Amino acid sequence: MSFMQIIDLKVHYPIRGGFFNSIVDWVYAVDGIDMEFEQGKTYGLVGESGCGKSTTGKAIIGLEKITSGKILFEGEDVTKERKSRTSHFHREVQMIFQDSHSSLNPRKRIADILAEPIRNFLNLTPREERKKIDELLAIVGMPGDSKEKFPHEFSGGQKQRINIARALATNPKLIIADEPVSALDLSVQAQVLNFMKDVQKEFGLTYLFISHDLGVVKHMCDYIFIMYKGRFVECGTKQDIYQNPKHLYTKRLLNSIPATTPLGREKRKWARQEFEKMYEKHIHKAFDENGRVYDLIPISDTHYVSASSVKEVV
Ligand SMILES: Nc1ncnc2c1ncn2[C@@H]1O[C@H](COP(=O)(O)OP(=O)(O)OP(=O)(O)O)[C@@H](O)[C@H]1O
Repeated sequence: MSFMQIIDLKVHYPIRGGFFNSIVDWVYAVDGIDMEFEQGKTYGLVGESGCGKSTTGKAIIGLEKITSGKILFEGEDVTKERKSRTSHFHREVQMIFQDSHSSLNPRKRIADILAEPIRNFLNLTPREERKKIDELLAIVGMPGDSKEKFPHEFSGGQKQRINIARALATNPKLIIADEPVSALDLSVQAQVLNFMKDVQKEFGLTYLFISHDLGVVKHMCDYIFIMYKGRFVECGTKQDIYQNPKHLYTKRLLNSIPATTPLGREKRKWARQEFEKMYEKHIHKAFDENGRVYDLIPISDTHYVSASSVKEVV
């Protein structure tokens, strides 16, 4: 049973220009996506830079204005309510970002950073609040004396743990994690990812894991949305996506995972050849009003993109 649904979400940004600074065009950053979330699962949102992943996360949490669409949480329409920092929705849905450093106020001690969501959402006495802060630090594996320190006294991995502690303070159902480890060293990435999995098990959390890295997503996610130019071109379980990808764009993304072993390099070569064959098979010819021919590739039952834009990224 899903506890949250995203229905036909669109975020279009106006591009202004000209003498009167009027709207000259639109960026269709998110252009009609649907999602459902079940408790305890990890959902991956993958695609290349600029495809609309961060905008999706920020729109869900209320940091971006949405153009149209609905967000339902436990059956209630929270599309308007989600913008209020103190709403029930905000208690239940938290977000962590790639840049662990700038999301922590450098002038505040860790105790004050963690106290903020507690004061916003939980009605605790000062003694209960101190206990809660100690518990949160213990959950994320940070020493108790961390609370007296400032963010700059910690490493990148530790700062991301503190961000996770802050997100956990309100006992949320869903955490949206936007590239949570991409700014960290590889060895630290693995520690933080495994730690996120442990926390998930302990609290029955759901994650929406935003990443451009299909290797990381494979490690973390049960269900994956592949995004291209503001739309989902393919969605499926981890097995569907990694063992039986259907869409050309998914194949191309999988193909771009770095091949570090000779066997990996062979597989990659094979995948590239398969991609070329699929590409030729799926091409559609279209003509414009001047009779010029365009090659188009289907990205869904009703939408096409120009073949040259896909070939560019192969
Ligand atoms: N405030 C804005 N005004 C206009 N265009 C924007 C704005 N914010 C984002 N965009 C555009 O919307 C598109 C989607 O951006 P978004 O940041 O969501 O992509 P992304 O997939 O998260 O990329 P990255 O992985 O590089 O962060 C991009 O073309 C971006 O330039």
